[in-house]
Amino acid sequence: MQTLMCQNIVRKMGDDFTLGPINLEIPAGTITAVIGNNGAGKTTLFQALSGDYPGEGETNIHGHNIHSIAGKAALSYVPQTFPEVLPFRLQQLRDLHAKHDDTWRDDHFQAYVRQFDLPLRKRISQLSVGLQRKAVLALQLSRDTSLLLLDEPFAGLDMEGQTQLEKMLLHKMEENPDCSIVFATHIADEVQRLADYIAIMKKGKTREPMEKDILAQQFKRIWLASPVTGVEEAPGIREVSAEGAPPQILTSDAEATEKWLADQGVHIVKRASLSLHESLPIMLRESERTEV
Ligand SMILES: Nc1ncnc2c1ncn2[C@@H]1O[C@H](COP(=O)(O)OP(=O)(O)OP(=O)(O)O)[C@@H](O)[C@H]1O
Repeated sequence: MQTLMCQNIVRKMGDDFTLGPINLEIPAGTITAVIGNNGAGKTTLFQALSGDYPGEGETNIHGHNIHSIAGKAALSYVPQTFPEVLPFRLQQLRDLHAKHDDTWRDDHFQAYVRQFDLPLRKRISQLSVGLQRKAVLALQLSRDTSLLLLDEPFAGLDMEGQTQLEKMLLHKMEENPDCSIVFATHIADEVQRLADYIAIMKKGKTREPMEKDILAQQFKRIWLASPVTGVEEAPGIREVSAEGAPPQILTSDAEATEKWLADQGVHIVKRASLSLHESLPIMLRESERTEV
């Protein structure tokens, strides 16, 4: 079952940037991290998926169009900025949801308020940037929805807040196994700890999300018994370091590289998977050079 399906989403932003066409499917019960360099279009994508305004293409959540009442009720969206809530107090926003929002879980809200230590009676605009984000997260996470769309939810949170949010998101997934989370981030640790899938954005486009664990298996550092002529041309090679012994290569397609090495009769001394700290920047550099 797919939680989110979008087809042919296109948004033209000024003269210089066009998002899409985006075709994306997010399976139920998964967490997807959207990564991309500054200006790649993550925020624009999230705005489009949230149904900010009617535009080209179609977005459905559990089969409901995002512009329908059922579609909107199925989505929790935490944008990067939220000017519309700033004039209000958290208590006022809670009261509005409690009265008009069928998805509202007040027990969850009270727990989030306690954990994040949120003041209920101050205007949101008078809170620090990190507390403002915590307040909006508390409101949106308290809604029992099918899809959480979170644009850089960890940005500006203190360390304890980051850990708390991670636990809250995982708890939400446990509570509702059909729920899905799509979040934008620049933090490799969060991708490592939370994501099942990774979607890379480049210049307004994204490919089908890739399974994190499969990606992790593809990126390897391999130590060779001796230098190999022409190894730079082997499939998947990203770096060759002949200095020091034994020589090392770095590949983004370990299976193809190892097959090539085997065909050449090259002996592999050792191999190690790359951490996402190492592999994500390579993926982003690559996607800067190649079309996504
Ligand atoms: N209102 C707007 N008018 C014109 N161009 C815009 C507008 N909003 C965004 N853009 C352009 O759209 C592009 C994508 O911006 P976006 O904020 O979606 O990127 P991002 O991947 O979220 O970046 P970051 O990682 O810095 O948050 C940028 O080139 C930006 O200048």
